[in-house]
Amino acid sequence: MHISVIGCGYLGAVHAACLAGAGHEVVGLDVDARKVAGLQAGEPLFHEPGLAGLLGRTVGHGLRFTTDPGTLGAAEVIYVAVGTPQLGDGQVGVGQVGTGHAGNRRATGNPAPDGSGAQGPVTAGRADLSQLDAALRQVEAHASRTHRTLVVGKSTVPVGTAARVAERLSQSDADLVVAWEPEFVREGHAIADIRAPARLVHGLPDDPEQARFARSQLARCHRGIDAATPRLAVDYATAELVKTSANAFLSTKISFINAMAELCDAAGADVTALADALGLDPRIGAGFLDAGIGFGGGCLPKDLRALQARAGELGAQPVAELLGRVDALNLRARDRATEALARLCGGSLAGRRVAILGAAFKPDSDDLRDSPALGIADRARAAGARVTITDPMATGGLRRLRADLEVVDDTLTAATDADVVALLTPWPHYLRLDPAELGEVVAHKALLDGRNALDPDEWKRAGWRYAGMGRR
Ligand SMILES: NC(=O)C1=CN([C@@H]2O[C@H](COP(=O)(O)OP(=O)(O)OC[C@H]3O[C@@H](n4cnc5c(N)ncnc54)[C@H](O)[C@@H]3O)[C@@H](O)[C@H]2O)C=CC1
Ligand SMILES: O=C(O)[C@H]1O[C@H](OP(=O)(O)OP(=O)(O)OC[C@H]2O[C@@H](n3ccc(=O)[nH]c3=O)[C@H](O)[C@@H]2O)[C@H](O)[C@@H](O)[C@@H]1O
Repeated sequence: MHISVIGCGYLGAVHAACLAGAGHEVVGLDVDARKVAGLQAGEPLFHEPGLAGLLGRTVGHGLRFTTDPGTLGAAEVIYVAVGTPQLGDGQVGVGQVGTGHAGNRRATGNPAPDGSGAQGPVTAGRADLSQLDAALRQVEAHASRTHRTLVVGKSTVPVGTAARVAERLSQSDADLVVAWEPEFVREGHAIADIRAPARLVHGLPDDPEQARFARSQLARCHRGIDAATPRLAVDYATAELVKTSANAFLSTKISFINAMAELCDAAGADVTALADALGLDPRIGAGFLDAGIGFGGGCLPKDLRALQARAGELGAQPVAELLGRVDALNLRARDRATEALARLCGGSLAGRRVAILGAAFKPDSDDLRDSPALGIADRARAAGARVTITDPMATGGLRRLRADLEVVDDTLTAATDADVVALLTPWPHYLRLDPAELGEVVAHKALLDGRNALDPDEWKRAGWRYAGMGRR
């Protein structure tokens, strides 16, 4: 099957490689020529375990990457996996991809930036759909004029977007059918998650004939996936909401356990034991109950804020408030960690040296987007500390993005003369640190275990002052 994937970032590149691995003829399209050259050379510009090997086996054998949108004409299916980051102030949201619908514009009372006089939303937190808009322009210009093409949205979008995309593409002179297939992969596990998903959710058109076409094309795309995988056929809006509510639920679970960690700190209890006990109740489940410095990355925070904004636009204010509390609790974990650092330094971070181990938002990733570790680094610096930071995988990106930070290559250099060491991303490498060896180079043996990942007794026995997050 001939498939194009528009947008070859963390999601699209892995998706394209997995489709090619399953035997399809795949073209990955991106506007970033450096990214395309790296992928075509089998050397992705980001770290995802197994991706380089998979590219080595598939590039030139069914897979290629390009910046040429003219390649879209050959595709039977076009996946759209472009970014949908959080809008900055003063930009537009959902209305960007539409055909003039005023629905969400009424919500804010701000003028539309297209000069149309319509009312447009101008609030941070919404999804920025400008990449999606550009991708749709490419589809409109280059999709086949001789055969019908299925356009499948993979990007995470505010509810209502898919219907607008379908309405817009129905006005094209190409024969285009739209489906939305939200993606649930985790960075660091992307290949396994794509090959063996827990479920496939297909947002299909209302028109039965178009829906049949979409289902049969999607079934062909997924020929490598276990036939027993649950496949849920729903309408566009439900599919969009399954994705954003899944991420919101995971975020809520993390913020809940971090709220309990704060209570544990106040009451002298231990949140790790509490989470173990909660997790044994099958109705609760053990996943996503690791308390610490909270969630970050390119998805959970921005998806939570986009859903909050959308709930507000749709008039569901209590829902927006709930999601806002989850976000606030998440950011509060960063504040609490910074306060813990200050306590370990005797009450103030002014003039203190802080060594941060881990910059990526989680292990097995070099993704720095909305990283809690960087949030804490910035808070500590604002409180007067001198911060040195290291990470096994993310130092290259960190130096490029944050020239203001003191970035070093290894743990011992970071920790030399430190008044306090903070473990903020639980890379396996850090979990094996020797407290005695680290104790030789620091100025003071004080440790913040921001992910509750170390054995407190081992560190205390080696003479360290240990603080976790909600942990005795
Ligand atoms: N990162 C992940 O693991 C997951 C991401 N998602 C969603 O997938 C979408 C993509 O996420 P990421 O891959 O993390 O973003 P990303 O920012 O890493 O990748 C987006 C890519 O799209 C490219 N692009 C932008 N406009 C384009 C255009 N007009 N034509 C061709 N390429 C274009 C960019 O250059 C970039 O390489 C987002 O909506 C995200 O929420 C969903 C599940 C998992
Ligand atoms: O939409 C997305 O892009 C993806 O977002 C998350 O995946 P990901 O961002 O790769 O990372 P997670 O493993 O979910 O971790 C997110 C953040 O939560 C933190 N976390 C996770 C679990 C936990 O118990 N506690 C906790 O603080 C992690 O350290 C990390 O900062 C979801 O897990 C995926 O299902 C989803 O597809």
